[in-house]
Amino acid sequence: MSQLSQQPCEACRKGAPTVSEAEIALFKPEIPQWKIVERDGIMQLERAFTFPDFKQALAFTNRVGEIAEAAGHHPALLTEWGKVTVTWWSHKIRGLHRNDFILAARTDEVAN
Ligand SMILES: C[C@H](O)[C@H](O)[C@H]1CNC2=NC(N)=NC(=O)C2=N1
Repeated sequence: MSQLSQQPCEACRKGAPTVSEAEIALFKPEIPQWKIVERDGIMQLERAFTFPDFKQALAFTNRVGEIAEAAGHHPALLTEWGKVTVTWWSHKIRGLHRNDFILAARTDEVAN
């Protein structure tokens, strides 16, 4: 399979299936620093990134915003001094879609 981050995001539509266990087993090794959490019954991908200060945390936040806008798929972002917590899930299907794994991989690429 070509690198996860290079995979195309598909338009996430209501009723689309959440990722299967087999897909999770395929995708998750490409984003090893991310954890799968469940909140209010919704499976989510989450990773905390650390930075030397708030300015660099905010710059990263904006880079993630750019990739989200480009994909039409958006994370939850908690930006603090020296830390940004990024959480991906698909609101329409109240769970994890292939897009969320793709965008987590793209998030790693902009965390220089
Ligand atoms: C209308 C708009 O394209 C949709 O609401 C998009 C926006 N970004 C989104 N982002 C995420 N994470 N899940 C969605 O279901 C979603 N839907």
